[in-house]
Amino acid sequence: MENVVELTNVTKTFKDFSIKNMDLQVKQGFVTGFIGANGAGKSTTIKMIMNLLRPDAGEVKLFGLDYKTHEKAMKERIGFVYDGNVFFDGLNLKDIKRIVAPAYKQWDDTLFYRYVEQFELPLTKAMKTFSKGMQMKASLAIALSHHAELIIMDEPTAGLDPIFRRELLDLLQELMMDGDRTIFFSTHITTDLDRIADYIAFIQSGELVFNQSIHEVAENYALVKGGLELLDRDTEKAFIHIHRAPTGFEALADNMKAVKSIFGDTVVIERASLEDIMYYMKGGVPHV
Ligand SMILES: Nc1ncnc2c1ncn2[C@@H]1O[C@H](COP(=O)(O)OP(=O)(O)OP(=O)(O)O)[C@@H](O)[C@H]1O
Repeated sequence: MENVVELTNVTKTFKDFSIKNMDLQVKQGFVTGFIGANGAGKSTTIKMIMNLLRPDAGEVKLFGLDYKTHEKAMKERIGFVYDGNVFFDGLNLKDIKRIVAPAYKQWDDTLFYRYVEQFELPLTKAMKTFSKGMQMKASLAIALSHHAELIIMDEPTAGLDPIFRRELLDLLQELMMDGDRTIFFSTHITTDLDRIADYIAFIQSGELVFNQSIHEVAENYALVKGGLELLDRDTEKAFIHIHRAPTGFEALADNMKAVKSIFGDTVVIERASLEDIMYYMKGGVPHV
């Protein structure tokens, strides 16, 4: 299976934060959701994938190509959607289109106007007056109008109302019908991922905890509840995090089979949701 994005040993250090030796692969033809708490390093990673930020060390490759020698060809193949008003003050969508379109060999005016109509976007209104949702739609219309093979989105659903969020997810699903396309997007809203993601990449404190198919996550991760008497130095090793209360423990495990063989039916085992996983790992990546 081909990887469209390949980060190898990528390191980036800021004063109080660093991405450490990150290896990340994004598979072609699938939707990968990139999750992690506030400040985990999602935007920093995406900026490095987009060459908006240079890693201190390591390698970033897209479509097997390197930004040093193929930046223009690579950017042609990416549709990038980001949060916030990135459009120049006073310009309307028509002006923006006129500026952006010539940059792409595969720009498709018909497609652009179709999305403008579908998203009900005004063409001649200053974009600084657009609501957050409208700005996101405008950014998306532009990103989708040059037949990008790889769509990268930083928090596309943040701040959107539930109706447009759903419409956006439906649209992304529609885009995936076209076999080879790849979508990589960061989000806090883990329920978005149940609907469309094939893979989940989870980052915590600058480290990639896992990058697994949504089925693997569902099969492997479990919430386990039981009496405190079941915990000892050996059995505790089955868990990533344990929360103890006077009435018993609740713990997160990443190997449901192992838990079943250790504890049998003395504990209650439930599938862990992505939110459970993020919650229990919030203290950092445990190294057990
Ligand atoms: N240019 C910078 N200089 C210094 N620190 C930075 C810079 N950019 C990001 N950081 C720090 O890196 C950490 C990770 O930030 P990043 O924006 O990548 O997180 P995130 O996972 O996208 O968070 P959120 O979900 O809140 O958007 C934060 O602690 C942030 O303050």
